[in-house]
Amino acid sequence: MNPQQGSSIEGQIGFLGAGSIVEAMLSGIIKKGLVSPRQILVSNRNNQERLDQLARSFSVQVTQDKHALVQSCDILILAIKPKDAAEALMELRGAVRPGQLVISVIAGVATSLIEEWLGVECSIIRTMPNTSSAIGLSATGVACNRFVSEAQLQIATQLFESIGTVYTVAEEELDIVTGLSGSGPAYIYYLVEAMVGAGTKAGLPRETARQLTLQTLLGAAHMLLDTSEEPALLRQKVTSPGGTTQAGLEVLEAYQFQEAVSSAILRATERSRELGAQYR
Ligand SMILES: NC(=O)C1=CN([C@@H]2O[C@H](COP(=O)(O)OP(=O)(O)OC[C@H]3O[C@@H](n4cnc5c(N)ncnc54)[C@H](O)[C@@H]3O)[C@@H](O)[C@H]2O)C=CC1
Ligand SMILES: O=C(O)[C@@H]1CCC=N1
Repeated sequence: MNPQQGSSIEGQIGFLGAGSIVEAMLSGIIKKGLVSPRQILVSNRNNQERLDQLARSFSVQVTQDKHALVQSCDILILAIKPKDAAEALMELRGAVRPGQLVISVIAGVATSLIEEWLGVECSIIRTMPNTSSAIGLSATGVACNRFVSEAQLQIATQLFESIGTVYTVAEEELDIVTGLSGSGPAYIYYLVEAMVGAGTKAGLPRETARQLTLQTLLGAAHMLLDTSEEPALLRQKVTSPGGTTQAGLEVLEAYQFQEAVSSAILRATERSRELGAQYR
């Protein structure tokens, strides 16, 4: 394994799980050329058709043999649902070697629990990317257990930097990262659905409403990033006294928009904690 910044990552990477987040990650990692498809082996519960589809799309290796996957890889990425984690990892009890690096993207499940299920003291980095990994724009939180070396953290950082930005946080904070940026794309898509729907209902052709909404979203994101101005200030600049924006914002306020968004993120954070406790 080569931890040098900017260089490619050496060694084999095994993905346990072949769902939507793995597809997003594969697409980002391979596009960036950080890892060659030949270095990647993917497994799932028992869906060969899905594995064949990933092999065709990304030229990665696939296998139904989970023990072979664990044996052959230097980095094992756990990408199964929280409800499947106990059974899947206990099946692999004793298979993980102490020198291997385990990276988990499983929501809510603590590194201490993963260690307990795998039955070995090993380096585990718990992470929370999001599906924008597919286009290199994930916001990923990472937290390490006590065995992770500086070099291993560097490798994981390099891996996730190839699909977006990376923030190292305390493990307890990962549930918040999950509620905020792990689930976050879905909140934005929900907003977009509502905006396009409203534009269409008001009389615009659907495609025009869609294009206007997406460009507005893109422009607002760039304004926030490029000007570094506070969102409240940028909002004020749009809002002419007695104008259209004020009228629109008053309706959002009447529906307690900010409270709704805040409660959603706090509930998702709580759900992440519940998932960790529920399936232990
Ligand atoms: N979808 C998302 O936006 C994100 C998901 N995550 C986390 O990633 C994990 C996977 O999520 P998705 O990809 O959305 O789920 P998914 O349902 O699309 O995929 C789950 C995969 O796990 C496999 N699996 C189940 N049991 C298995 C076993 N015993 N051995 C091997 N593979 C097994 C399934 O066959 C499937 O390929 C979850 O823990 C989720 O919390 C993390 C960040 C974002
Ligand atoms: O909904 C979920 O549980 C996963 C974790 C963050 C995004 N998707």
